[in-house]
Amino acid sequence: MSECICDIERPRQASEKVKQLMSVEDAKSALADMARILVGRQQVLLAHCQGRILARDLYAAQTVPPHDNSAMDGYGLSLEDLPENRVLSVAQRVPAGVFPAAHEKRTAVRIFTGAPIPAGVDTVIPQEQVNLLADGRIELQVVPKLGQNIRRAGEDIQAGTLLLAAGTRLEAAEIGLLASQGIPKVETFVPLRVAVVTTGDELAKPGQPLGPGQIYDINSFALRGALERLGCQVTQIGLVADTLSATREALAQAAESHDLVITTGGVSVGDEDHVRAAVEVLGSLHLWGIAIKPGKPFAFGRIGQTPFLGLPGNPAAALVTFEVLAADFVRQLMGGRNRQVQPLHVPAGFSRARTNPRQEYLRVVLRNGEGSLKADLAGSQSSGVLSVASRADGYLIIPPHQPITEGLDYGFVHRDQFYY
Ligand SMILES: Nc1nc2c(c(=O)[nH]1)N[C@H]1C(S)=C(S)[C@@H](COP(=O)(O)OP(=O)(O)OC[C@H]3O[C@@H](n4cnc5c(N)ncnc54)[C@H](O)[C@@H]3O)O[C@H]1N2
Ligand code: MOO
Repeated sequence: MSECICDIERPRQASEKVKQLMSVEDAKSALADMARILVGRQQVLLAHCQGRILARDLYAAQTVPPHDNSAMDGYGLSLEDLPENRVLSVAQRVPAGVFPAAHEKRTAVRIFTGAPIPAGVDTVIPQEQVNLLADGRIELQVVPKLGQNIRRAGEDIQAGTLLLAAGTRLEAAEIGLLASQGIPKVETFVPLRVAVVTTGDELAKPGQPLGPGQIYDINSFALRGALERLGCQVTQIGLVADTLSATREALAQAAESHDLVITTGGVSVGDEDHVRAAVEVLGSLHLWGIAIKPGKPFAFGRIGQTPFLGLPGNPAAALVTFEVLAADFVRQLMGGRNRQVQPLHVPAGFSRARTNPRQEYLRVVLRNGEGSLKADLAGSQSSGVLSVASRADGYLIIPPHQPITEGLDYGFVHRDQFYY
């Protein structure tokens, strides 16, 4: 569980090795080049479409709001008819959900939030700015501004315009937009079936006692959470023994019944690491070894025709590589967009002279410092330490060979950016 510090202790040897590693940007483009939609389409009820990806462009059939309506509970009037003394009689009452009669000149209309504006009314005054007189008339405390508190027809959505584009992930606001159109169902992509295959003789399942030298399987659960957040349907397969035959068998089976196979562990250079060898026998390995810290042994290929992603075993490395490299790829396989997550401008809150030949994704917390946000280290950056990743707000992205100077902006990505 120690941090991968080999390139710090032996810089010359490490940088020779790093030359063979692919840059994070090249790895992202290689994955994007391979990405194809692998799933079918299906109609889903609005009540069940949270997290689904829209399968076709949707144009608005309805104008929203369909009519001018009041933004306040109050009184509607025609401003040019307002007498000097600002006193008006109230001619009609218009609650939401009725069609009002035309407005009578030199009167007011009692009106409520959301109610249609009667023809001839051009201004609404909130009831708090009105005195109710004993004879039932109203007296305006102030002269309102022309047009105030009227929400115009179509100010939200114009019929015929693009409501949502294919590839959009449906969440609260998007589902609300669909509902505004009165649509009961929507065409979405079928969730991607993902097998998460966990290798490692040292791993135990939750609910079982730990044997000597064992630890609990973290990654298949953490990755299940991440994949489900992206809208995938996940099967956990494992725990697979650290042998070539067991690994081959598990991968072959997983690839047959899933759209994507993701492994964790067993992808590095040790005698007990069989994932790469198994993939080479069953299909092809397209890339292995990325200049990313943590997560150097990330691998990508195919098992038969099924895409395969190999994530490192160290839990923080598995999570970082999933988010930075895999999430966009996974989203594209199920019809979503390549979001190409853009870093935000948040200066570092600390300095560090030490550099690294790999691009680092430092787990950081945001702090409000001197009027602007700063990013501080969340704790140990060991790729085995997950508690720090859990506490972190996101990653500070340090390019290869760069020292860190407090106050400089290297780029910060919030963890949520990978999932929307
Ligand atoms: N000689 C070298 N050794 C290592 C290198 C290297 O370049 N040369 N790279 C190191 C780096 S960096 C990483 S990252 C790890 C990745 O190794 P693997 O992907 O093969 O993963 P394992 O060796 O199987 O496990 C590493 C670590 O993670 C724990 N682990 C594995 N699976 C899980 C799980 N599902 N839940 C919780 N923890 C898990 C495992 O017990 C190990 O501690 O390799 C370095 N070694
Ligand atoms: O321990 Mo490693 O740093 O995840 O590539």
